[in-house]
This record gives sequence, C-alpha cells and structure tokens, in this order.
Amino acid sequence: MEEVRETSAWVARNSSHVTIDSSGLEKVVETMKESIPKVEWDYEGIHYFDNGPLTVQYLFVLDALNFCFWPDKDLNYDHLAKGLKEALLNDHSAFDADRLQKYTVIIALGNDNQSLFSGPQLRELLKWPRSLPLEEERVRLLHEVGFELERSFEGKASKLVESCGKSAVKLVALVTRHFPGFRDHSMYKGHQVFLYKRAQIFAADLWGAFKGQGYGEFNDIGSITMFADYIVPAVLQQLGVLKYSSTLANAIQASSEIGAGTEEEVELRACSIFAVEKMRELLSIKCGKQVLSVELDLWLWSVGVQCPSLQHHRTLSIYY
Ligand SMILES: Nc1nc2c(c(CN[C@H]3C=C[C@H](O)[C@@H]3O)cn2[C@@H]2O[C@H](COP(=O)(O)O)[C@@H](O)[C@H]2O)c(=O)[nH]1
Repeated sequence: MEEVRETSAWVARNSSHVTIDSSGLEKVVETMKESIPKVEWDYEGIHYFDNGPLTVQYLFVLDALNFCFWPDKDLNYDHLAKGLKEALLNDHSAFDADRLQKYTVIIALGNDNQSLFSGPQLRELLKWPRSLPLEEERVRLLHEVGFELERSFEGKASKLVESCGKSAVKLVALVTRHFPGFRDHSMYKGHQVFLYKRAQIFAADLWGAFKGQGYGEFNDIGSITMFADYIVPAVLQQLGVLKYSSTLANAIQASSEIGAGTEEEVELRACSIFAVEKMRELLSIKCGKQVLSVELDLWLWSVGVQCPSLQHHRTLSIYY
C-alpha cells in the first residue's frame, strides 16, 4: 500500500485544516507502553462465518456496501453486517453473482403507484423499513460486484482472493482494478491521493475472520494502512492526536456537511492514515513493539463506536 502511505504523508505535510500533534501522539503511545489494547475481530458476533468460500462472498458484499450510515440516525454498520448475515442464513444463494445483479430500489412508480421493478429490493433484504442512505448507489454497486465477479471470477469472490497468492497488496490492487466502486481516491492540491478504505478493509476482514489462515492468510498484512472512515478521525481528535482548524472544528460540531473531495475532507482522512502510521512507528521505536495498522485501527474504531456522543464529520460518499 505504498501509494496510500506516500500520498497521505504528502497531504499531512501540506495540510491546512488538520494537523498531527506530536506531543498528543507521544502521550497516547505512552499509555500503550504497558499493554497494547487488542480487540478481537467480530467482537460483537455480528458477522456470518462458515470458514468457507461463502464467507468470502459475504465479506465482499458487506464491504461493497460498507459506507455512509450516518444520514439515517438509527442505522449503523451492525445493521448491515447482521442484515446480510440473516439474509444469507435464510437463503444461501442470496449473494450469488446473478442474484446480486437483480436487487432493485424503488425509484420508478407506475400509474397505479406500484413499483415498475419486480426484483427483490435491497431494503427488504436488510429488513430496513425505509430507504437506505445512498440507496441507488448501493444497488448500483451490488450490480457492479455481481457483474464483474461473473465476468472475471466465475461469480465467486473466493476465486478473486485465491488469485492473489496470499498477498493483501495484490488483493487491493485487483479489487480496485476490477471494481470501480472500490477506487477510493481524491484530488488534493493538484495531487492524486489514494485512500482505498473499502478495498483494504476487505483484506483485513478476511484476515480477521479466518484468523490469518486459509482465505485470510496474507504474507504482507503489515502493508495495509488504517481504514479512513468517519469514526477513527474523530477518535484521534478526542485523543489529542489530530488538531482541527477552528472553522473545521465548528463545522463538525454543527454537523454541517463537508463536501466530498474538499481539502478538509481529504485532510481528515489522509492525516488519520499518517497518524496511525506514526503511532505504529513510535510504538516500535519506544517500546520495541511491532503492531499492525489493522490492529490499531480495530482498537480505535471500537473505542469510537462505543462512544455515542462522538461528533464525526459528515460527508456523503460511497467510499466510507
Ligand atoms: N476504520 C474502520 N472503519 C470501520 C470499521 C468497520 C467495521 N469493521 C468490523 C469488522 C470486524 C470488526 O469486528 C468490526 O466490527 C466499519 N467501519 C466504518 O465505520 C463507519 C460506520 O460507523 P457507524 O455509523 O457508527 O456504524 C463507516 O464509515 C464504516 O465504513 C473498522 O473496522 N474500521
């Protein structure tokens, strides 16, 4: 993930609204000297797991839809993970590549107010009583996943993973090459910045779910960075690692939307990646402890989701 590391470092060096406070960072590392908090993957027990290829299909579909829950204040990641798990338990072929291409959204009504589409609706699959945030995009991305899996990987996400020779870097490259919805990048002060949140989290989810074995065995899992979402930046800010300009702090406090691709948004995400890389480096230098960015991410994320008062930035995006 050199391009993610290098381009986020560039943003951090040139940033105008978000800075990394090195003394804040050192303080956090100091508290981790004794023991580094370890959080189990699926500590909440919400994911589907059968130790086989269907789990890979489940995780790929999950990460294709793993973004932007906040516009519905009652919706969060757990609903998605549990909803998809239940759907799969009820019907093992729910995520077959041909079925993925048939999910619909209620967008067109006939004269009699009936939906013109006859296929199953995504919100029914998730048993969500109203429209999902960015629902049309979610349906489009499901179609994209089904279509490309069918075209290039015999309909199976497990084939995609098998073709990566136990390399998470190759997996991220392959996912972003084949599935445009996973190409999470931005332009920042004239530079292309790569963040690849959902592609990287897919590799990490495999690694976590399969406990580094089988479909989750990656020789280079240390290459993955943290996953730049809207929870971890807020946790890093609370811990004193990230500092915001007063305008940005006020915008987040007021729950104002921050446009996708704005300097502020790119800085929030890229500085989070850079800060976690620095945290990892400091842990190694000061305490001789080798930690993965994935492990730090899971700890920070779990802290964030257990803090209901956490104020995070709001950006409409399919990337996170
Ligand atoms: N950095 C980072 N971001 C993560 C995750 C996960 C889920 N990982 C699960 C997989 C195995 C573990 O046991 C975890 O349970 C979701 N997100 C992001 O959070 C946001 C949702 O927040 P809320 O609206 O409050 O649910 C949204 O952007 C979503 O994409 C993570 O691990 N790291």
